Amino acid sequence: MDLQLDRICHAYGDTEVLRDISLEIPQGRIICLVGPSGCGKSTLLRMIGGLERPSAGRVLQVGEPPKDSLNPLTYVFQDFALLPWRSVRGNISLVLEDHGIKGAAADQIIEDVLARTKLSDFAKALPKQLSGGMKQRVAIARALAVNPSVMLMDEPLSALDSQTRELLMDDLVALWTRQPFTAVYVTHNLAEAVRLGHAIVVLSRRPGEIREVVEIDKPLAERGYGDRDLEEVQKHLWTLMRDEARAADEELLDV
Ligand SMILES: Nc1ncnc2c1ncn2[C@@H]1O[C@H](COP(=O)(O)OP(=O)(O)OP(=O)(O)O)[C@@H](O)[C@H]1O
Repeated sequence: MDLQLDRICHAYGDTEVLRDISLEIPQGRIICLVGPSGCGKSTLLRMIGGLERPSAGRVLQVGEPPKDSLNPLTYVFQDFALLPWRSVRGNISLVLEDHGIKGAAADQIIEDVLARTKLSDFAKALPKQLSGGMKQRVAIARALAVNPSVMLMDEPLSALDSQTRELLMDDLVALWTRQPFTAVYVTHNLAEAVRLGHAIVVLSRRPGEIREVVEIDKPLAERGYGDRDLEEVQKHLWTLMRDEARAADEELLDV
């Protein structure tokens, strides 16, 4: 299933947040959203996920979600959102229980997503026993368990230290390479965007408008830490964003 954003505009009261956003989100691609603080990235993600309705414009689903998809649009949050009293397995089984999937059918899905996220040995652990990076892997496993058409990822790595972020980026690339998934990935971190994005959508400061969509052809598996080509793209992104980021920053200080 592809998604199409068709001229989305949004305002909260008198505050115009998003202006005329049209975008294609093709199946099997990771689309990163970057832009200055407060430009409307998370708002746009909520519109895509159907949690909020835009003031104008539409989010179109083109084609069918996978037949066994329990939740076509599934979020992965920055703060992991795990239940502390449930084990890794229990956190994943919860979303299946919500859909009445139990027993052998649930076990099969859980084993699969634990293996895909390299968590098989940690099924019985409680969240408090896990590092931040491991917790986020559990959250990703839980999202994969519902076989989403599109994962909506709101700064999923930003609560993690830089080394853990690197490791998780490698994990996400390996996960995508084995079995491509579709994601809209909001981040402040341009290094993350160039490492994971097939396309990077640069928004202006509020009201967020698309300034440029930067496509990166290099396969994800060939992108590494310190890659020269990616550094060039990152520089270009920063050039696009620098003045707007400064203006947005100063605007926030005035509030
Ligand atoms: N429910 C709401 N009611 C009123 N204003 C809101 C609401 N949600 C967001 N806003 C405002 O809309 C603007 C965009 O917010 P949003 O969180 O989407 O931006 P963002 O680009 O994700 O920001 P950041 O990069 O800082 O996370 C901000 O000015 C915010 O204060």
